[in-house]
Amino acid sequence: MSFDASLLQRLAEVIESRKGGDPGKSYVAKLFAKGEDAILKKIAEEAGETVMAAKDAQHGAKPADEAARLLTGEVADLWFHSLVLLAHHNLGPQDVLAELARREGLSGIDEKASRKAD
Ligand SMILES: N=c1c2ncn([C@@H]3O[C@H](COP(=O)(O)OP(=O)(O)OP(=O)(O)O)[C@@H](O)[C@H]3O)c2ncn1[C@@H]1O[C@H](COP(=O)(O)O)[C@@H](O)[C@H]1O
Repeated sequence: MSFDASLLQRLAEVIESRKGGDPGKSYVAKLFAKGEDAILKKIAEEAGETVMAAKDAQHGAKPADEAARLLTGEVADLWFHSLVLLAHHNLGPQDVLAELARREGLSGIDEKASRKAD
């Protein structure tokens, strides 16, 4: 299945444009106005909700398609709030994608072993 990676860039641009915006009109502007601790609180909350949604899926607490939809929604919340955090630090999805590209093909087992050899 293909997906539109440029959506992440477009979303990052919208998030960036909300800096200094009206907190009454924009959720992102409201988060920026509240400050970094509010952004971090949302990330912790969404990470916790992601774990709970995955546990529900694992235990068959809900029909499989419903559990998959809920888990997808929680991860979307987590990605979205992570983009807000990156923007707060003047970073964006291109920075994370560059780091993932740097790691592409490098086994996690080999990477860990190379750190132990230092
Ligand atoms: N992708 C999102 C997105 N995902 C989640 N959310 C919001 O994130 C909030 C947090 O979700 P919760 O489930 O914790 O709900 P909540 O209890 O209402 O949250 P809080 O009271 O804690 O703020 C909700 O208000 C969601 O609407 C988002 N808000 C905005 N976007 C994107 O950001 C763009 C800019 O949004 P605005 O700045 O609001 O114009 C939008 O066009 C969208 O593309």
